[in-house]
Amino acid sequence: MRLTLRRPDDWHLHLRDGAMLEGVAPESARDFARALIMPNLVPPVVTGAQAAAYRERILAALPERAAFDPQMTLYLTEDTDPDDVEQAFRSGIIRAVKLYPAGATTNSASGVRDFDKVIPVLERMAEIGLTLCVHGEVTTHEVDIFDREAVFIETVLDPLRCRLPELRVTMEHVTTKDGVDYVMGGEGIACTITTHHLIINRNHMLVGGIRPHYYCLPVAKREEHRLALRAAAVSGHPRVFLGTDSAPHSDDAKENACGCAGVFSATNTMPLLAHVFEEEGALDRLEGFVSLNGAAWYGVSLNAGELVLEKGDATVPFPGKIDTGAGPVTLFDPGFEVRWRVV
Ligand SMILES: NC(=O)N[C@@H](CC(=O)O)C(=O)O
Ligand SMILES: [Zn+2]
Ligand SMILES: [Zn+2]
Repeated sequence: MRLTLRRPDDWHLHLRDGAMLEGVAPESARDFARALIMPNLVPPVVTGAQAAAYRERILAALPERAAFDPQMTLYLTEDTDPDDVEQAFRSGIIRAVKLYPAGATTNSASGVRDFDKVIPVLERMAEIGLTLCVHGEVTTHEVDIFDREAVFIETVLDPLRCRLPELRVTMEHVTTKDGVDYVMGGEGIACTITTHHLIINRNHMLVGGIRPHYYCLPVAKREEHRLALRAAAVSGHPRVFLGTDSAPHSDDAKENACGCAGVFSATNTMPLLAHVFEEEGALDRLEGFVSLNGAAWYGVSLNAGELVLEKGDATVPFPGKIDTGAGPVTLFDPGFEVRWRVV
């Protein structure tokens, strides 16, 4: 069986920097035409000039003749200057601004503690039509980690959107039924869904031993949530699309008494999505999810090239890890045999 799609986009990707960037950038460039590049480097990408310089480092890390167009983001801090943001947007350097609640996830220490402090930037963004991408989890100690997304929607996101109804928001890597319901029932808001959250629930991570390579944030939830994400992904809803959140960490940082959050899925995402959409009887909706909906939301043209997926009789072998100058990185293991491959 063959499936021909417009070349897809990954609307949420971590490429890191230095030796890790060199190791992982070709993995995304192989299948994807564009990706929205997350700014949570250490130190983070906070100014337009830094985003432009980071983009050059990404381009330099790509294989020759790779056609891959990194869409840059800025990391929102309490000191972000609205004029710098506007200029970066108007000059085409950035596609979005990313909000990390301080302490919510990997490299989020410079994120936002007091939301009132970023209102002037958000007002400017609403005015000029620049999208805010959100890591949607509260960081309050009292709130259980499995509830942090739902509580964020109720106590932070919804009030913020009532205050700034014109602000375009992308809820990144939604992991709950609450998240997809909120997005699909609203206006002016979109969401990305990762590959791994369509495949694993919290049991995969915790039953029979703790599996650090399934640990990511927001953490995988109950099965009912995974099913709601699947239903949303295959629904054809125009404001629901792929953001892999492929987030490489070296194995020694993952297999650690305090392991880092992040799943690396750039290499095998497209075959896995074909598998999932086939299981859901929705192969005809895959192109919308990976190639059309995100481009429409961000107002960019559709990619010109094609990606061909083929399903054979034999199991397709994927590497267990990829080697990078920053150490080996374990590839997401879906836990089932895959027969789809990119031709
Ligand atoms: N998703 C993750 O678990 N980790 C991401 C950060 C993020 O997207 O929250 C990372 O940068 O490693
Ligand atoms: Zn995140
Ligand atoms: Zn991420």
